[in-house]
Amino acid sequence: MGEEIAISLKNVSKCFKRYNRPVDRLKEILLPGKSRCDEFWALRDIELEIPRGQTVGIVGRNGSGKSTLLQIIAGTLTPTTGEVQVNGRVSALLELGSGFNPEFTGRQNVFFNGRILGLSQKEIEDKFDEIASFADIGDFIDEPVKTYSSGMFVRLAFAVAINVEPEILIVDEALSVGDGVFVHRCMAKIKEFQETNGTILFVSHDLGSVNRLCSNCYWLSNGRVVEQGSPVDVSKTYQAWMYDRINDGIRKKVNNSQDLESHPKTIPEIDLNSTIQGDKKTENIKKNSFTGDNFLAFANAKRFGTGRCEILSLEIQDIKGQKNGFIMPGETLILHTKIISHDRVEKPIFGIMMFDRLRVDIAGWNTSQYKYKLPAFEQGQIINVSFKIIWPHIKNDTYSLEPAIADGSQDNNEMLDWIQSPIALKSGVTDLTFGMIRLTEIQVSHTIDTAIPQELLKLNNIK
Ligand SMILES: Nc1ncnc2c1ncn2[C@@H]1O[C@H](COP(=O)(O)OP(=O)(O)OP(=O)(O)O)[C@@H](O)[C@H]1O
Repeated sequence: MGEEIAISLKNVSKCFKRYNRPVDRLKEILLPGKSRCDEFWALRDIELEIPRGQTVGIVGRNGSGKSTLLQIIAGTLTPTTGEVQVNGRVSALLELGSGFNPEFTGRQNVFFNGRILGLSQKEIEDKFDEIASFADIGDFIDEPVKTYSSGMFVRLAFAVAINVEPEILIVDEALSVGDGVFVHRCMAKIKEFQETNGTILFVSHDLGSVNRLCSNCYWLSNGRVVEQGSPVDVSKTYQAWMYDRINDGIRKKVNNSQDLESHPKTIPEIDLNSTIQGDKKTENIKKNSFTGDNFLAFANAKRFGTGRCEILSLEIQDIKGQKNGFIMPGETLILHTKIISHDRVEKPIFGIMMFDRLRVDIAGWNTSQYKYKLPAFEQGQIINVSFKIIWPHIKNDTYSLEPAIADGSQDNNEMLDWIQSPIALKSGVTDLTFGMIRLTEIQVSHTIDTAIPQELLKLNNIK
């Protein structure tokens, strides 16, 4: 394996034995020869190569095999088949508690873990204060860890993991139990680690964090890698897939009461050239899952939903009605959308999500959220929905706007059509902006104390 490759997995699979009753396990030991278990393949044929210095995200639903994969890389599980090579000291923040002995105190566990990770007693002693101060759990450091809350546990576990000079850091979902302040401190540490060319494997259900942190991303489903690539691309496909799963559930429910296929598939004649921005002249024509026909517009864009409605256009106009792809903070923006309904839609909700270039969601707004009740759509109708917004004082960059139409309530809805990144908007800048947004309404004041308390004077040696 080349020096620059930190982790390499070739054809790795993991099979767990599952026993229906605990006694079956015992019988199998006592009476060898007959298998009394079911085999369950948690991982299948995993090929993975991570160059040193990369931060790689792993996404996937519960039970898709993420933790099994991380444990194999961390060396706490052995694969059933395949080859694993890890080049560098691994420090893993896996699921809560792993690696800690519950009967030991926090202090004892720091030493215990440090030794396991290859540090000498002296090295751990030198680092102990830093670890304890990062964990910030006060006197609990000398209590058995079985008395810790999950938050305290993860504080100590992360403090150890990041301070033992790892070359490869594995972070599982565990961080999510930390409080906001702690998670921010962890993220700052992770960034520092990235700057020192550390390699990170990061598992999270939060696609925004994966996009922000990672340079590459793997999506696991049923123990297999189903997609690998830039986090932005993988998260788009993953999001579409998740909605498809939700919609599948809805379809099944609907199918119990009526047959979707029997719905009429009339698509009225419309003039697509007047306002439509979607490119319909494409070789790569996609089918609408509801009508089975070609999408009328945006055929090139990734989209998902049941297809009972289709978004035909999204047009950005300035206050003078001019089409515009550039906007200055504070300017008024009108977003016109045209939707065609292929079916009756009882409770339509239309909304737009705004993402930055890393596909971190910046803002989202929809009709239901702002108490705007759209009437039920009838089959064959063309519906125009417009939002008029004031563009925020946000750092100058390019933002994508993604329109979506759903049927139902805010919490429980069927996604009918969501188009990913059909339109990008360049935002200019009016003044200095630190961070993501610039505050517009701000008042500054100050006073000067003339009488300074004696204690303060003494403390600061002021005569
Ligand atoms: N020791 C085990 N014995 C039997 N089955 C196991 C064992 N460990 C994990 N599994 C099974 O393997 C599959 C993958 O589990 P894993 O914990 O890796 O998934 P995951 O993607 O990390 O899930 P989550 O997001 O819920 O943490 C699951 O179906 C799980 O039930």
